[in-house]
Amino acid sequence: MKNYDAIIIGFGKAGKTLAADLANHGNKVALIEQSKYMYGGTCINVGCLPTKSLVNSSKISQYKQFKTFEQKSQFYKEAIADKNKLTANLRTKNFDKLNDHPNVVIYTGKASFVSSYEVKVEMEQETIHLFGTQIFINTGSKAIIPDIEGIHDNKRVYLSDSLLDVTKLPARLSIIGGGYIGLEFASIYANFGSKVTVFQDTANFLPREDDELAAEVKQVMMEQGIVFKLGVITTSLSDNGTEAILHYKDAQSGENMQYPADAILLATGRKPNTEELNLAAARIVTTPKGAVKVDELLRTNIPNIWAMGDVVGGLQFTYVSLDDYRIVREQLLGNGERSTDKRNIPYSVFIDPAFSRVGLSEKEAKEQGFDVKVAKLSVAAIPKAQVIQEPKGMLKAVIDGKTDQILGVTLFCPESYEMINIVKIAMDAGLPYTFLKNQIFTHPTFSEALNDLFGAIQ
Ligand SMILES: Cc1cc2nc3c(=O)[nH]c(=O)nc-3n(C[C@H](O)[C@H](O)[C@H](O)COP(=O)(O)OP(=O)(O)OC[C@H]3O[C@@H](n4cnc5c(N)ncnc54)[C@H](O)[C@@H]3O)c2cc1C
Ligand SMILES: NC(=O)c1ccc[n+]([C@@H]2O[C@H](COP(=O)([O-])OP(=O)(O)OC[C@H]3O[C@@H](n4cnc5c(N)ncnc54)[C@H](O)[C@@H]3O)[C@@H](O)[C@H]2O)c1
Repeated sequence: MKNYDAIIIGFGKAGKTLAADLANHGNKVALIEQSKYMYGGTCINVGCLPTKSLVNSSKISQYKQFKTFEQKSQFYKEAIADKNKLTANLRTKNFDKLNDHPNVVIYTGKASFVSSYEVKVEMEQETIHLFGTQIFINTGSKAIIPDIEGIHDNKRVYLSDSLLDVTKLPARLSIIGGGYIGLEFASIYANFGSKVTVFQDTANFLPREDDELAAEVKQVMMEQGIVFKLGVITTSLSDNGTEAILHYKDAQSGENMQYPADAILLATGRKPNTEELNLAAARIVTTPKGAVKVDELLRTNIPNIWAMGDVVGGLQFTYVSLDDYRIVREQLLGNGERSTDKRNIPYSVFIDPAFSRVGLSEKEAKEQGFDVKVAKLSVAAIPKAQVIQEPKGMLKAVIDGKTDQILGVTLFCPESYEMINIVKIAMDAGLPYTFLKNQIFTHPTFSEALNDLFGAIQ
């Protein structure tokens, strides 16, 4: 059996960053990744970066104003090739960076626990056992497959990763699930030229978001040509040889209907990747949803084992996984003061325009008893929006009426994914909203709209 100071299971954001750091500090590190197509993890291979490459290409496709579906389809095919080139480069870079490190050994195989210090790795040619003084779980998450008749073995049904490999643009794409993945793919494929329909189980659109902003997003996406079927239950999926058929029922009226498509994307959420880890062998406790249970320092119930990233069942973002690495790193190599307590986590959904939020919505702030002041700004009022001819969307800020602190901001406008980080920093620094209201920003930019948004607070 081979001995290591640290075994890291999963080549995700936290795992690879920790592997390099521990190795740089003289530790012998084993990094285990189950697939040679996943070096670097979800983000660079099948998540954030490939999808954002397609967000960019689909926008270019729009600008090109192709006349025929064949032209759109050809452009899409090239975009998929560009995306594949990008991910292949990133994968190689990620692999080489750690593989070239004298203190790191990468094992390509499926890991599972034998005990709290021993891990089995099932590789292509052999199965080996590793001993680790410390073990870190970073196995990410995987798509939830809903229990719908006909969902398995249907060649026109895809998950987000398998759809990213399809080189033929589907003329009609149906998406089950109107969350982050559902909406990003809807926007991407609509911009490429597919006829997109989203089937969402809840009657509310974006139920976790501010009602006004959710309505604005829906309106803009509908103007993009996307059809929404809300409050519907998908009862079964079938394939008549030339197309897929989605059979669904209106939850309220009970009326049964069917809808044809060339491809169906399942985007109904993701769950922690723990099923194959044999956590019981190490006596690691999980949550009722199957996540590895951790405390605010990301420690499991077993003293030498930590877990980071999607596998702990929190918010599923690459930058959360990165911050999880920082928390663990601080315990091992720093002063141990960093924790998951009071993390203020912003997010962006890369639809067109992007939707970004940090902090509380108006409804949440009121529910928490704040005496709120609210300001809104139409994107059409922003000079830069007129310059680039993209005047759709809305900005909204929620302020604590007693202290002038920013409680939350939602931005639905181009470049909101950059602006939201400015607001997050102001919030973390405890700055009053007047700081952004009176801040000098360059012109013409979307950031300067923060002057006007906060200036509208009465
Ligand atoms: C389509 C899509 C788009 C997304 N877009 C964004 C975005 O724009 N911005 C953002 O911040 N987040 C985005 N996310 C979420 C983000 O990708 C994840 O939150 C993040 O990648 C999780 O990283 P992680 O460190 O937890 O693990 P991962 O990067 O998921 O890595 C886990 C690794 O563990 C491996 N593994 C699993 N089980 C085993 C085992 N038993 N043995 C060995 N290896 C194993 C897996 O193969 C995988 O490579 C997106 C996700 C998806 C699916
Ligand atoms: N830009 C980003 O940061 C980004 C982009 C994509 C994904 N992600 C991450 O990936 C995670 C997973 O994304 P996701 O969209 O799969 O999950 P999600 O939880 O965001 O959305 C799933 C949606 O599917 C709906 N749903 C569930 N079962 C259904 C059914 N049977 N029929 C119809 N609708 C159903 C849910 O009501 C929900 O709206 C996100 O939570 C996010 O953290 C992030």
